[in-house]
Amino acid sequence: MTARIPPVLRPEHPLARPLAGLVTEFDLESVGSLDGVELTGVTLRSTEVQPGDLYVGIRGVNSHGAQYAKDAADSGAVAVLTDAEGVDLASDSGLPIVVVESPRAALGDVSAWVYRTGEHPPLLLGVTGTNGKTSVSYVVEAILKQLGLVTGLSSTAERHIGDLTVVSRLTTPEASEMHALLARMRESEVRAVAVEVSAQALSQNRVDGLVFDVVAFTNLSHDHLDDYADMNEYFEAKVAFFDPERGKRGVVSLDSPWGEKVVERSRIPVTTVSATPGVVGEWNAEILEEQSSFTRFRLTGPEGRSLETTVPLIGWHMAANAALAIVMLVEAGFELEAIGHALKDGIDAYLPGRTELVSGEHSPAVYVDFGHSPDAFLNTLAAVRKVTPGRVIMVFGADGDRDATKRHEMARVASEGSDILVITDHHPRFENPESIRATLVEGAQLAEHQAELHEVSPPEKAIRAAIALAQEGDAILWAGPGHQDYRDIRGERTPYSARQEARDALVEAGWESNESAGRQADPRQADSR
Ligand SMILES: CC(=O)N[C@H]1[C@@H](OP(=O)(O)OP(=O)(O)OC[C@H]2O[C@@H](n3ccc(=O)[nH]c3=O)[C@H](O)[C@@H]2O)O[C@H](CO)[C@@H](O)[C@@H]1O[C@H](C)C(=O)N[C@@H](C)C(=O)N[C@H](CCC(=O)O)C(=O)O
Ligand SMILES: Nc1ncnc2c1ncn2[C@@H]1O[C@H](COP(=O)(O)OP(=O)(O)OP(=O)(O)O)[C@@H](O)[C@H]1O
Repeated sequence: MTARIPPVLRPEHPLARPLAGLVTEFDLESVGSLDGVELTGVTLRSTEVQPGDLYVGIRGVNSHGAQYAKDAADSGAVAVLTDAEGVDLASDSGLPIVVVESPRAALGDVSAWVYRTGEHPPLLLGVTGTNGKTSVSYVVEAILKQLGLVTGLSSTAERHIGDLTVVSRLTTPEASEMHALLARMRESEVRAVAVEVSAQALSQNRVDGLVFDVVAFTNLSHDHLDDYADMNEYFEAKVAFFDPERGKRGVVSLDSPWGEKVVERSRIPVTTVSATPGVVGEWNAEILEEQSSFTRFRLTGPEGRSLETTVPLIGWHMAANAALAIVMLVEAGFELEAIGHALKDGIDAYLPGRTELVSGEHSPAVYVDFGHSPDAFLNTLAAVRKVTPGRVIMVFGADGDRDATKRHEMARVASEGSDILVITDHHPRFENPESIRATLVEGAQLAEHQAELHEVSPPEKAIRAAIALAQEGDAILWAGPGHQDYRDIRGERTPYSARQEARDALVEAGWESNESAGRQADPRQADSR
């Protein structure tokens, strides 16, 4: 069985706009008659065309999208937008063709025009950085809800439109999908939207056609060096977010050394926030209490204004994420006092698969996490250690066909921070899982502190091995799968939930009953229609 690819959310009642209007508005060249052609949507995937769509043919890594224009026409596309190279390729579609220099660069503005998302946009809050984007965007959304607004969210894990939840594909959707999502949100009277913005999104024009009210930066550390030549190139992709074309005001975390560089390079006004002792920002977060189900912190800003609240997650980094989220809302115009009042009983956020505790009261604690970089491991292991009286057992595997240069460091950090390390598989994709594990074992052996090392494949056996080794008071951190509901094995998305697997394993080992494991099940299920 293959897991379903989640849908793209579009407006349910799209308004038609004339193709001729688009051509005039953007002063574009075209081939073929534009008369009477009405557009109701935009897509760059022929497989997802809906009647009335403008099909955008871009040159991709594998092929030129224009070669699928005929398929798009057969599915109801009414026009094609492509580059000079695509004109010939798309000619067999029989559709009018609009020609631009770079269809990818045009996609944001064109989609904004078709979906009219520039007219009365919601409050837009965007966050980028290596780690913490999903967490910050969920916390922003949670606080906005606690302030009484109808909200939207676009994150790696899920997209939310008010109370509707669907699982995500990419972290940041393609621009056509982003504008369709915003148009759908408008139908639901969404007033404020939190958006997670990946480096790839900034490099690939996915947030074009949007000007965020507030943009934020969490941190930068080793990741994605398969897409970027080095850390500087990766940084350049991220810092492009701090530009007047993309955002009005910025909030920068100083928790990684890259934060100062963002401040130096920003072309918009920014404020800073720090949760690192000894690093002083305009806003500073101080951890007051760390428990297995929450972290309490105080945030102090200019003129000594402060608020104290809790975030229902472990670790200083989650307090740092929550502090950043609060400062984003202050920069968006909300009064700190009003936020403090709304958060007097704590931030009411549920983050699927982010150090999510999936065990009950009487078993070893089992956390399922989405961390897949050395820095994420470092922080999450430290957080688990702080709230664990016994031993820390770590289970993880590395992504196949993704940045292989981080594998040694991930395993080294994992060994340094745990007492028992179970190396297993994650998404092998087209790589040999055995050789990924061998690299991880090598990395673990480079650690100064050598955890007791086990290599167990596949992951369902690994989590059971970890649970068999665990005693009361111990904690297991299963890093990597997070919220995901599949494993990618040779390009096939096999249905798989690490959270469910861990709950089942706890029941089988006698630590939990079916009833108690059921109580721990995902409190808010995503609809993956
Ligand atoms: C490496 C990369 O970024 N690839 C993206 C790219 O694919 P591509 O260039 O290979 O496309 P292609 O296969 O050559 O096809 C060219 C065009 O023809 C279209 N096509 C192709 C075949 C067909 O039958 N019909 C059709 O219309 C394709 O939709 C595309 O528009 O264009 C596609 C369409 O827009 C994207 O979906 C795809 O993202 C892939 C799925 C991906 O995995 N991207 C990752 C790297 C990514 O973006 N990750 C970030 C960050 C995650 C994080 O922070 O950890 C994210 O934001 O998710
Ligand atoms: N501020 C932070 N600093 C360091 N590590 C963090 C921070 N916030 C979260 N993490 C770690 O990174 C993991 C992923 O968190 P989150 O999903 O919020 O980040 P992300 O930026 O969205 O990641 P991705 O881009 O892979 O989706 C967490 O589970 C935790 O291990």
